[in-house]
Amino acid sequence: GIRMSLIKELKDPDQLYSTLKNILQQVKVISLLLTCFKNYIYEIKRLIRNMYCTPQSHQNAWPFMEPVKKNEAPGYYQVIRFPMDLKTMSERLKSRYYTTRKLFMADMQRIFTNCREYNPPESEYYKCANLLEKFFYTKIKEAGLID
Ligand SMILES: COc1cccc2onc(N)c12
Repeated sequence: GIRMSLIKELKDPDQLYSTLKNILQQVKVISLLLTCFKNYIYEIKRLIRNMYCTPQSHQNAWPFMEPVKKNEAPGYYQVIRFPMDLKTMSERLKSRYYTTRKLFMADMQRIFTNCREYNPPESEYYKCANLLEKFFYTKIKEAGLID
């Protein structure tokens, strides 16, 4: 029926691979754009702060592109049991680890839930996670990979 035609069951491993590769690449682009925008806003705020010469706070980072570094997040690896990031996902994709869409979605979802677990709701990272998650599910639906 309509539902089955909506959910394109991707039987062919290569088709799944290229679909997932495409989605992961687009999520990475949005993640970078989000961070560029965040950095842009950060620079504007920094310039304003410097006008009032208050010291700037912490270094900005690409929140989801690479594993969280210990020095960026005190106690992160005590709190977060299963860290995940987009670079690790690219390595897993390349090694053909993602043989089903569920494996892929579980890792991507982990990035967002880890971020929301560790960071306060009003933090930049938390907000980025929500934005990126919305974008991700839009892409998954467009690809007919919905559950
Ligand atoms: C650079 O990313 C971070 C830096 C510091 C804390 C973090 O929580 N979740 C993150 N992605 C994160």
